[in-house]
Amino acid sequence: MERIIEVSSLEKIFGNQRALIDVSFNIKKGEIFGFLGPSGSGKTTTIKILTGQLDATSGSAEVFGKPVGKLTNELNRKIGILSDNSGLYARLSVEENLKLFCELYDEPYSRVDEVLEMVNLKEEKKKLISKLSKGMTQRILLARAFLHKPELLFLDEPTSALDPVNTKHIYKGLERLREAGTTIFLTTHDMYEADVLCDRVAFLSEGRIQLLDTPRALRQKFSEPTLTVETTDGKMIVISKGPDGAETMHELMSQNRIASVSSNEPTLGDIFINVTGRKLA
Ligand SMILES: Nc1ncnc2c1ncn2[C@@H]1O[C@H](COP(=O)(O)OP(=O)(O)OP(=O)(O)O)[C@@H](O)[C@H]1O
Repeated sequence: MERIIEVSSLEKIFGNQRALIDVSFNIKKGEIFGFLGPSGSGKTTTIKILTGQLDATSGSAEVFGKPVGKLTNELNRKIGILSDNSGLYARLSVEENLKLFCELYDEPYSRVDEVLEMVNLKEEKKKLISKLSKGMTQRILLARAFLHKPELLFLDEPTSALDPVNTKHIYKGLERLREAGTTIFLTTHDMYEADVLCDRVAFLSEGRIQLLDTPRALRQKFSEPTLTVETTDGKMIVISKGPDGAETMHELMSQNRIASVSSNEPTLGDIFINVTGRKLA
């Protein structure tokens, strides 16, 4: 499958601090790739290098098969970026701001309503940017990032300022972009978000990738070889998945004593702490 991003032995040093150390990964067309790590682990630095805003100290980073920094205008147009530096005109309305971007990217004005629907902000179309809440501004920035239907979208913590309802809207919007074949590079602290959205995730800690795989493979790899059974009299029994456990299960079932069974599968958050010894947030 076509590789959209290819990163090899990337290193970034700021003064005497190594922000990225030997970072390597690739992202295939149509993937949602999650870059997960606590504050200061190097997520934004990676996005900045991949979008040509920052030079790497060493290593290589290619986007659409070309070294970053050497992308043609045509390739740059295929990229959308959501980051925390706003660039919206505060004294213009939501609609006026997005229309300016339609003009810049040669998209019809009808695209404004389409993207506002995706971020659940159609009602706010006439509001001035200066009157929007932080979460609304975040959603407008997201709408702007995919207004020109980019093939590759960089999202730096897209839901960090959002409530659960609007977070869900964004997830739906991102699913639609995935269905349309958009490749998405997403950074987050939120393990649930990574689990529901991402095809593969990389765990970043102190500038290094510690693990990289599908959420499912990671959960399986770190899952306990046990089940927990709650009995009808309220006891919790931990049972091995082997032949001994089968015997215990058979006994409990024949006595009709099982109230519930749960697999002791870790969350991505548990795995992250296990591997890095650090919490995410
Ligand atoms: N321009 C800079 N000059 C010096 N150090 C920097 C610069 N930008 C980032 N750093 C340092 O590099 C490390 C990685 O920072 P980065 O912003 O990539 O982390 P992050 O994972 O995106 O964190 P957050 O989740 O808080 O945004 C941090 O220790 C940070 O202090």
